[in-house]
Amino acid sequence: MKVFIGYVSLSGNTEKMAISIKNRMKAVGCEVYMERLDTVEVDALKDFDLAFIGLYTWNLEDVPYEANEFYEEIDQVGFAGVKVALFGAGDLTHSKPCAALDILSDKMKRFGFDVYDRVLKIHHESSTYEQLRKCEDFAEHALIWGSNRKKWRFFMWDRLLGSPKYQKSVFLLRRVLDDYPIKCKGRSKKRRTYTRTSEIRDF
Ligand SMILES: Cc1cc2nc3c(=O)[nH]c(=O)nc-3n(C[C@H](O)[C@H](O)[C@H](O)COP(=O)(O)O)c2cc1C
Repeated sequence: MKVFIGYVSLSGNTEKMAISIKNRMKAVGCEVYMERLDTVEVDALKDFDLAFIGLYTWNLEDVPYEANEFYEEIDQVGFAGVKVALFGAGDLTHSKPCAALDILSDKMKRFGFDVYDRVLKIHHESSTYEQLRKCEDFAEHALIWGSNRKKWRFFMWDRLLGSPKYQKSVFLLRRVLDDYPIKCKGRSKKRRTYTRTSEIRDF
């Protein structure tokens, strides 16, 4: 399963959420690519089985300025079936908490993206155990949704990957079964080439 995580964060809360999601996705054997959203072209999301997009909110009416270009690029057709899950930090006491996520979600849905109906909004600080657990839980459920995997199958892989004895073979077997290429192929020259996060090779 090839997962992309794109995010923007000013004071680091959304970034911590992104890292927590990344760690969880890697722990269950996904191939994970993480980038700041200001360097990402929307079209690149088509190369992934599931994309997590994270935004902070500083303005009720707008997405963060670093995500402007990404947001503006959502103006083409052909995103049908591209699966996206949204998360971000904000002020949950606000009249419209984490409004940027709702704005992005609306536009993505209009242009055919398949947006996970659960959006993860965390109140400011995202480094407590409980908050990080929420991120991991969200990531797991989004993955089950995105991969159309049965829950029991997901947990079976998870248990096996948790066992040092089987970790490497289960990881490789899953790659073969899922038939995912090790490297990102067929990208145009114009686009960035995504490198795998280094930890993924740590076997
Ligand atoms: C000037 C300012 C304006 C903000 N406006 C909003 C807002 O409109 N809605 C909201 O939910 N949170 C708002 N917040 C709270 C931030 O979204 C929150 O601090 C969040 O954790 C920032 O995420 P980051 O650490 O990833 O940058 C605002 C914070 C500041 C400092």
